Parts: sequence; structure tokens; C-alpha cells
Amino acid sequence: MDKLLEVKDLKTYFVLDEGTVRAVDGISFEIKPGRTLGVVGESGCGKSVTALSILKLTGPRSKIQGEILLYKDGQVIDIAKLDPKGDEIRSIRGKEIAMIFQEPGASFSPVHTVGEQIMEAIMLHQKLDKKSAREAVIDLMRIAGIPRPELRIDEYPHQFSGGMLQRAMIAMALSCRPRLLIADEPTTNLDVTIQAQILELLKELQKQFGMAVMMITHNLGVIAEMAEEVIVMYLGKIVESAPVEEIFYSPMHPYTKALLESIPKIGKKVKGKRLKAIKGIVPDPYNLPTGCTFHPRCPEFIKGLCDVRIPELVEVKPGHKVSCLLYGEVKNHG
Ligand SMILES: Nc1ncnc2c1ncn2[C@@H]1O[C@H](COP(=O)(O)OP(=O)(O)OP(=O)(O)O)[C@@H](O)[C@H]1O
Repeated sequence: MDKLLEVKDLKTYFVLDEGTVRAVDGISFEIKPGRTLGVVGESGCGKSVTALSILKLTGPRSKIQGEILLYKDGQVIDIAKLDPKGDEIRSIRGKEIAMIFQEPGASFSPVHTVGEQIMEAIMLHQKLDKKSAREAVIDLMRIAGIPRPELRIDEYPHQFSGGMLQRAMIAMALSCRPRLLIADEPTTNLDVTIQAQILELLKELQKQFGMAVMMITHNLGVIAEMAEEVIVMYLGKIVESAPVEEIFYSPMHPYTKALLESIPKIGKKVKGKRLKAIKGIVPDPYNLPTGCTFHPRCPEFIKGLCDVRIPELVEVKPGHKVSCLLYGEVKNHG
């Protein structure tokens, strides 16, 4: 199958007075056309920085190393090498790769109508006159499930509910028919019923437009609903990657297992039994633990091994990779 995006050994560091934060620390993955990659992990593990690196939006204090290869019309562009303010990345943002965020408010200015802002996005990449752009916006708003778009186009962001503004942001993201949509916690702030509707909408649009989706979330329910392939991140690294069924039915990394045990399961509620929380907290990014960075929180920690050796991500089954010293070292020697 052909490729759309291939990330190789990506490292995104922030160099600050307090020290260096290795927000993303040597990750590799691939996104195929039309497929959905789920990226899951606790707050601060580097999910958003991974997404922002792909669009070169990590800001002046960041350093990006590695390769971010975009396959486009038989050519390969290494986004990692592009000037973050240059024309080439500008022609990729929105047009090839679009992004939607948790906070639709961040994408819309309060002083312009929603319609004006989506029109601006369209006219940036397509040569359309104002009248055709307005028609295109109405169409997009309708596709994104906004009722009476011919009226709502002239309303301001504050006149939209959270769910409707999220739909408007999706309409804006789709305006240039991107091949990849990065969705960073797109439903986190919404009511559960609206969340489900937005996820359904994304799935439908994905089918209709044939685009790939990178779905970033801390919610395994969203992963189960949307993803085909999954990467699990912890402190800037991928600790496990596999097809979604493998992640849910045969998780290998103790962190993935702990994430799964911390979600409620219908029909599995045992009276008086509490959900397991992952013990401890995510370590300070300036002062990472030695060896495997998950070892202080790991229920399967082996002293003298996990606090000393740094595990590598290895393929233990076809398509299923894990970065844990329990697989490999111990098993091979045991
Ligand atoms: N501009 C920045 N300057 C310095 N550090 C940053 C910057 N952006 C992110 N970080 C740090 O990089 C690490 C990864 O952050 P990131 O936002 O990618 O996490 P995340 O997994 O997306 O979390 P969340 O789910 O809370 O958004 C964190 O330690 C964060 O504090």
C-alpha cells in the first residue's frame, strides 16, 4: 500500500532556561492514505507536540530532528527540513494536512463571522471569487452538519454552541480537501452525546473525502471507535504500536495494560471493586527516571534491569511493536 506520511526518529526538544524538555524523543510511525492512526497517552506525553511538529508549528524555542516525509504526487518532501515560515510549509498546512483542536475558539477570531473565516481559508489556497467561496462555505457547513448554513454563515463564533463551533472548525479544516486531518482531542470538551456525533461525523467525512486521520486522544473509548492502527506514547516515546484489536485484546506493555484497566467496562462492574488507577504521577520532564522511564510506576518492574537498561521498540509479533524489557531480555534469557 502506498504511503502518505512517514515519520522517522523524530525528536522535538524545547530548550529553555530551566533545561531541555525532550517532548518527543525518537519516534517513528507511518500513516497510510485513508487510514486512521490513533495516538494515545496521558497528558504531557508528547501527543500534541508530535502533531505540531508535523506542521512545523512548535515555535522558535523548539528543535526538530529526524525526518517527516510527506509523499505527494510521486515526490517526497521532508517537512522536518522546511522553514517554518516558508512558502513550502504554508502550501502544505491546510491543503495537504489540516488540523483541528480541542478548543475550536482557538481557531476562530471573535471579531469576524464564522463564514468570513472559513472563506478566508478557502481563498488562501483556491482561486475563487467571493461569491463562489461563499457558496463553497455554505456547502461545507452543510456537509459538517450545521443546520441552516445560509443563515449561520453570517453569525459570530459566540453565537455557536461548542458542538456547532467544532463542526464549523471541521468545515474549515475540510475546505481544501486535505489528505490528512490531524484531530487533537477534538471532542474532549464536549458533552458525551455531542462527542459521539462529532466522531460519527469525522468517520463519515473521512469516507466521503478519502482522507487519512491522525486521532490524538487520552480517551481509549475514542481510540476503539475511530482508530485502525494505534501508537501508545509515554514521556515522548512510543511504548507500543499495533493494530487496534491487538491493543485492546493483547496489550503487551504494562503501561498500555494499566491504561486499559483504568477505563470502566460495561458489564464488568464488580460491586465494591474500584477502577485501577495508574500508580504515581508522570515524572518531571526535566528529571527523567533512569532506564525505562515508566519503571517507577510499573507493576512489573524488575530491579537492576528496568531502572538500568533503556528498552527499544521491537517487533514482537507481526505488526505489533513494544518497548519493554520484559519482552526480549527476560524472556530470551529465561
Ligand atoms: N512550547 C513549549 N515549550 C516548552 N515545553 C513544551 C512546549 N510545548 C510542550 N511542551 C512540553 O512538552 C511535553 C509534551 O507536551 P504535549 O503538549 O505534546 O503533551 P500531550 O501529550 O499533548 O498532553 P495533553 O494531552 O495535555 O495535551 C510536556 O512536558 C510539555 O510541558
